[in-house]
Amino acid sequence: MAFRSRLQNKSGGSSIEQLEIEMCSPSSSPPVPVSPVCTTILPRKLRFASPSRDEDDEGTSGSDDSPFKAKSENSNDSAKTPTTMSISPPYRKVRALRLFDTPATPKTILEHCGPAKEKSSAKALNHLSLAAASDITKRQESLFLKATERPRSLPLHNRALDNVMQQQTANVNPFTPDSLMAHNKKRCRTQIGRENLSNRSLQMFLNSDEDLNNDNEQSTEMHQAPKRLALQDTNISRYKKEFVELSVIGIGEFGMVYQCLNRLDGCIYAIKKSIKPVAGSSFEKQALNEVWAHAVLGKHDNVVRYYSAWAEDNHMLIQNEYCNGGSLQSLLQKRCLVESELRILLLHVAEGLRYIHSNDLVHMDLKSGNIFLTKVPSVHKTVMPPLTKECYETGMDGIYEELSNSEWLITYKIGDLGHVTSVKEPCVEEGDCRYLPKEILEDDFSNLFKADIFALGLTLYEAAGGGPLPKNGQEWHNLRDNKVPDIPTLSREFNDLIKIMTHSDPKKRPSSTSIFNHSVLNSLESKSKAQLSQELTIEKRKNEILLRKLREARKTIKSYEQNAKAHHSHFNSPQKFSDQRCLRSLTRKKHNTPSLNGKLESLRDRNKNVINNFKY
Ligand SMILES: Nc1ncnc2c1ncn2[C@@H]1O[C@H](COP(=O)(O)OP(=O)(O)OP(=O)(O)O)[C@@H](O)[C@H]1O
Ligand SMILES: [Mg+2]
Repeated sequence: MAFRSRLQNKSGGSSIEQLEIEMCSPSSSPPVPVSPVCTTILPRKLRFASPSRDEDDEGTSGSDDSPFKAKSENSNDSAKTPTTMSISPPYRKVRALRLFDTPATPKTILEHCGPAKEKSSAKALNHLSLAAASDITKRQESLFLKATERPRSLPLHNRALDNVMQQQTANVNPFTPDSLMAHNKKRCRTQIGRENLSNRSLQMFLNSDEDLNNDNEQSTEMHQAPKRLALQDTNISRYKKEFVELSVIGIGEFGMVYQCLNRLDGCIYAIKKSIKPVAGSSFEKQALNEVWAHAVLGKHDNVVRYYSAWAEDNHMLIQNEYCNGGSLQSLLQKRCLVESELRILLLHVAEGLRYIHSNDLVHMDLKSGNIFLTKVPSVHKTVMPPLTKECYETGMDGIYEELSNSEWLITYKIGDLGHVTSVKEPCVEEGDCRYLPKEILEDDFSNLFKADIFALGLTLYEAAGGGPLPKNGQEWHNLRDNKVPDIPTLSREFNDLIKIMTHSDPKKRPSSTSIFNHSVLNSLESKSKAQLSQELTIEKRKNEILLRKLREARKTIKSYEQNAKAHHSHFNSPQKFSDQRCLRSLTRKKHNTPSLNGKLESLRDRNKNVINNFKY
């Protein structure tokens, strides 16, 4: 759509069809009175789309190469035979099309996108049918190849026709449920062929699919995925335009991660930029893989959320949710987790894994470096008044601090989806060997779900204090041969859970669903979310009441103290002694003074109790 919108911007909002008509008219045609829109476009057409200009650009004059000729042929592709078409090899057009910013290019593109094609392509897009768009591309491609003397295969980054149809081309994400279903159906179809259509129920299943009703060759082609859209084809400078870079928050094997502020929405994001240019390299597929996985999986609380991705200078950039707590690995460098924290970690990561696995996908690189934390202040913290001088004077700053610290809600999220693969068609890129089970290193991919469970087991072991994990050696083998040492600070049941999760036999390991039945998680899991949030609300209310009481008590103490001071100064004033009324009141006050002190004492005691209540 980039080219289209460029035209629309220049035209100040006129319709694309109008522009096409203007731009596609032969340069020799007399200038006609046109709207200001057309006048801005016509000079481009007259200057750059003339055959002479093409000649200059290409360094050849071959009339067969005339873009006008090609245009007239292509615009009537359904009516005319290809005999009058250019017989030049495709590379000329490839070059012409790749010069996206040269004035000749728009014309060339428009030639291939005549009104008829535009209409049909738009229709395809309106119906959100990638397959249809791909079909159009294919038909154009075959037409183009017919017109050439020697058809050549176009390399991935020099695909003139794909560029021509760039507006209508998009990658097919292999991880979406639709793609997985299509894959299944394809398999079913093949099986039916082999089984000689004997399975009636399967036939009925296929017949129920309207797309597969039409059993002709065309429909088969329609379902073939288009070629992968290369990163180079989507280079858009965007990082500097849309974001303010705040800091570098991490460096991994594959990418540098920056904390960035979006200029428009004012929110902070983590933008991961590939360290090396990936377009056209062997890492391109891996980079795209991460985007595909994020796009499908970024909608769960325990998976890092994905916002967008694009290519710039042949680098891949992925805009993700910024996790303000950093990675679990960086937390573990400071301290290990206690059992109550480990339970939360297990609960969250297992939830994330259950979600990933429910999509028939596996992470394949689960580790502390790829688990991120978000710390969100609960509602309470916002209600808490800021610490005043008084708080420090009265020694209550500690309590406030404690309360505010306990108000952070931590969520663990699975990130770095660069190794995600489908269990149905696994393409395993081995992750970090410290967390991989033996069977994966032996190329046994029959139980990929359980490889993630193994990695989670070792992550828990590391987080509990068993780390750093070995990369090789006897210790490495022990962790994979059912000899995981007990962590002394953990309960028996937690140690047992780690052992079963890291069992050498993948079948013995729990699944991301059955793990919730384990007693370690059972107590947490047996309570519904509603129940837990209700309990949380009750506890928050209790805290609120106690806080209010604490504040009231402080106020009362203060007012008594002020009264006491006033009385004291009154008592010491020599003037008052001369006054009879004063003497009378003094006698009364003298009587009251001990009881006032007593009251102050008892208030202090009560205050202490409130403070103790807070602590426990
Ligand atoms: N969403 C995020 N929020 C906060 N920090 C992040 C985020 N994503 C990544 N980081 C930081 O950047 C580091 C590297 O990120 P990431 O793991 O995605 O890169 P990588 O190159 O794929 O790493 P590797 O392949 O070595 O695991 C992380 O360890 C973390 O410190
Ligand atoms: Mg990582």
